[in-house]
Amino acid sequence: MTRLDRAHLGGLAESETLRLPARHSVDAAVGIVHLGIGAFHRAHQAAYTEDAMIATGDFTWGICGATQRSPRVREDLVPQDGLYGILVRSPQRAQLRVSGAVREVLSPTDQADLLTARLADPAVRIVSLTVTEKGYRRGGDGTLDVTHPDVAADLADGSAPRSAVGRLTRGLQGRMRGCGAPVTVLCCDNLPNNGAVVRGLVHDFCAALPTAEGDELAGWIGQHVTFPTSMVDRIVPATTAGDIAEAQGILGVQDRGLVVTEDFRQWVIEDDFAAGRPAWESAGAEFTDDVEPYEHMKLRILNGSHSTLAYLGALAGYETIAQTVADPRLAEVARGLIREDVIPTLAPAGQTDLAAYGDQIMARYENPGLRHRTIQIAMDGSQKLPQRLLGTVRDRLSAGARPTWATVGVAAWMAYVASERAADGRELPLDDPLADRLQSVRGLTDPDRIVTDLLTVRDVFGDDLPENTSWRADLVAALASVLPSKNTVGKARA
Ligand SMILES: NC(=O)c1ccc[n+]([C@@H]2O[C@H](COP(=O)([O-])OP(=O)(O)OC[C@H]3O[C@@H](n4cnc5c(N)ncnc54)[C@H](O)[C@@H]3O)[C@@H](O)[C@H]2O)c1
Ligand SMILES: O=P(O)(O)OC[C@@H](O)[C@@H](O)[C@H](O)[C@H](O)CO
Repeated sequence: MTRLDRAHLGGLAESETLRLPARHSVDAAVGIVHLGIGAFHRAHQAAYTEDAMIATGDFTWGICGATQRSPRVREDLVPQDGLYGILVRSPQRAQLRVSGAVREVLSPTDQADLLTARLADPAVRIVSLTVTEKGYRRGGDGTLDVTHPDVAADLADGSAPRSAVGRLTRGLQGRMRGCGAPVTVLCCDNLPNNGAVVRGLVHDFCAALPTAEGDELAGWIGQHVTFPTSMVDRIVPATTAGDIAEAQGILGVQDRGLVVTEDFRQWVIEDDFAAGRPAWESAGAEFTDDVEPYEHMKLRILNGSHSTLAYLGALAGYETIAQTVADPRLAEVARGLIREDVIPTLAPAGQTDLAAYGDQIMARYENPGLRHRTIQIAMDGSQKLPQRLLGTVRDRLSAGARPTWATVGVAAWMAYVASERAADGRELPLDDPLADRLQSVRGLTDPDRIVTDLLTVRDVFGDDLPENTSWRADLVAALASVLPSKNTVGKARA
């Protein structure tokens, strides 16, 4: 099968449905290393970066993407000279844009030296990350889990790091010993205060090194590395074979690096860069001194409702979020959560009209072209619940309110964890780093027992929520209403 590559670009013509990369972006010099080159980075930061390079004519911000666990993205993109399509599906139409921003792809499991060299290259001025919530290897208290085998191995031997924080920190160490030039670490994962979180984890790594080595590295990082926080938003479901076939119809060649997304995108970034940055504002990114209100807004309104819909939808047998919000009872849960529980907890985020922002998100979910699978979003719930739903629960309880809808969201996660099958009999996979711990409730149908057991997972619920007896009672009642065996909310398709 003929693949997309530079040789084929010349034979393609731009049209209403096809946009090609600017001549210069495919020759851009590498200025950014990205750890975790998954679908989201390719559809979001890489697109902003290419637009900024084109707008300013500064083609020194090409991207070197590093895979993390599997070499698949390298195998997909290297034969394509780093080119890949971004298939933007709005409710009205689909448009394919071929991106040239990714100039190099490394697979650090077998190219550790090349990644180390890139991270030490003075031309590289930004190291960005999207390694998923669990990829940071945080323990229950939020600090680096230095007992995790990958982290422990990276602390013992820096030559071929295996963990994301190990790769980053050992890379900074190589830079300190080499060019010594300043650099910015930019986290683009869905974590609150993500810049400070990554800075803290890097410092935890340094603190676990032998004292002299760790102190020297931490001191250098303190002076030469910044960790701005950023809020990122663009819905990017996993690409399917059907998507690749559709893009092939437009391109005439196969694109195994294809990503699919919506036309909405947002990026709010703290302007704290140690060694310059692309003019991302020319591509629509917003810079601000205080990203936190935007992060809370996005994580609680979008991600909180997304996870709630994912669990309720999967339990009811819906495959996608678009199908889930087409069920008026489930859409009402998401709307209630946004309006009645989340918005009262939020501080103003610039000029954003929070109610309109929530309505816009509900409209984005309805986009039938996105086909975002409920079980993809349901994955790793133990890592997502605290920032997506439990912050809302805590803030409402502190205000003396009853977080009815957010409690349904938490109950929906519990029902998903406990249920081996959806209402229509389809299997519900439990894909979670705490799966071994969560297994104990698998197959249970008694809401009280499930709540009792899952509330003991302190990494998720802390010490405060399990002690709150009235919230616990509401949670048991909510769980009784969403369990597939007993449900009233999730029974929409029965
Ligand atoms: N997809 C979206 O809609 C979206 C939107 C906003 C933000 N994000 C953020 O981007 C992240 C990645 O999303 P994606 O769509 O690119 O997913 P993806 O599955 O396409 O890519 C995930 C990346 O994370 C790496 N990774 C996974 N587990 C890891 C681990 N344990 N240690 C180190 N690396 C690990 C993978 O190797 C891969 O490079 C999300 O978790 C989220 O924080 C995604
Ligand atoms: O990518 P995850 O697994 O962290 O979360 C799944 C979705 O909720 C998330 O990716 C949203 O699509 C995204 O945050 C929208 O900007």
